[in-house]
Amino acid sequence: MPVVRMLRRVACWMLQSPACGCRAPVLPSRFLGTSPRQIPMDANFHSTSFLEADQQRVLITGGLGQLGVGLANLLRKRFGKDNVILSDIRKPPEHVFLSGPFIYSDILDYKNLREIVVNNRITWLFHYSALLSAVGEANVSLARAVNITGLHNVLDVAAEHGLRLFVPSTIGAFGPTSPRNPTPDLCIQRPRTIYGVSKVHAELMGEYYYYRYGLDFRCLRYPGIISADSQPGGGTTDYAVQIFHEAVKNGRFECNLKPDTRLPMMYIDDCLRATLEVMEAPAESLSMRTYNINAMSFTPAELAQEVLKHVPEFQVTYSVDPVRQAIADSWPMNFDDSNARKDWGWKHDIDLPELVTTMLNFHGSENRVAQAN
Ligand SMILES: NC(=O)c1ccc[n+]([C@@H]2O[C@H](COP(=O)([O-])OP(=O)(O)OC[C@H]3O[C@@H](n4cnc5c(N)ncnc54)[C@H](O)[C@@H]3O)[C@@H](O)[C@H]2O)c1
Ligand SMILES: C[C@@H](O)[C@H](N)C(=O)O
Repeated sequence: MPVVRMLRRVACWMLQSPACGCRAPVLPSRFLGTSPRQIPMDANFHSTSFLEADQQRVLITGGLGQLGVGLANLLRKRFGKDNVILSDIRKPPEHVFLSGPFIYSDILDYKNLREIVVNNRITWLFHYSALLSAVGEANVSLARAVNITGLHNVLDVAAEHGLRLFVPSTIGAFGPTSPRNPTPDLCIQRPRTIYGVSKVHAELMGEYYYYRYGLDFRCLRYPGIISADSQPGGGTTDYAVQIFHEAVKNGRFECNLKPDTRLPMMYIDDCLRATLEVMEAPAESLSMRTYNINAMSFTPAELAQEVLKHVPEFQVTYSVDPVRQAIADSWPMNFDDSNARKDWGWKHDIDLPELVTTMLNFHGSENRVAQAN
């Protein structure tokens, strides 16, 4: 086919595709390269059998942070302990090391990543490595490397070996010019943190690889995640985890955001369940490849008020961190996750009252709860 005619046809296909809709790659496969680094794609990719489909072999990058160990626990229940490999560049604590396979993996080392995927016959990859919003601002060049170069490595390995790839995005992928209350899936995204910029980049690159190479890329924009048995890694929403530790330990908490700063939040169990659900959703149910998910929205004052119901002597003071406050003021206040609910049946379980009782109970505050009742 003459080149001009071929290009015209390609352009037509691209224009036909809805901006958000992505039920099938836009380009017919004969126009596509096999993979971005021109390494032949894993021969099994197109023939992954249904027998294998239920027996996934999973790799989690950046797995020793706030979310990775919980995700490994959930996936090991689903796929078996030995089929889920946690990886990170840090040394795992003993209980994590003993709980299932752990491997060193620096996502900046492309060859090492490829070796792990090949040697372990990985089929699904959950890419959790990142520098979060506040630590990212404190170390922009490292955040740029980990969040952007690392993502490129992961995308290439996933495309080459026919993996299903999950990359989390965040409320931080929006900025001050986005509609903030509520924030829909598709709107202006001009974040002003390196974290946010890298996450918009991840969303766009993942979707590009989906269209261009047929990569099965799936992405959820998480709200601030609240967990009881793991510490946050240096984000803007960290206060909503720390407040529970401090309420139980000291009966008081110094909050680094203003009392009326409203942000979307979610309990970790809901977040991890959503992650597994979107990964297991039939491809034809996904009208998009990047979805908002949400559970609740609250301010520090509202959260403190709810804690106070259980810990009557609890005191909160405010000492605002200007960096975190500026970030929070540019982020969504409420998140519109109606597409996730419509397309693949997303539904959160935990609202603010259950969140607070769950967190306080975990931190051994049964005494205080009993006193308050
Ligand atoms: N926790 C939240 O509230 C939240 C909200 C939205 C999105 N997310 C996203 O979910 C993912 C997991 O978040 P988290 O809270 O567990 O993050 P975290 O900061 O707690 O953990 C990130 C992990 O990445 C690892 N890491 C850093 N550099 C690495 C490298 N070069 N190679 C391999 N690993 C490296 C770190 O050692 C760390 O264990 C991130 O992508 C984050 O952006 C988290
Ligand atoms: C919201 C999320 O991406 C992370 N907890 C942060 O605050 O940076």
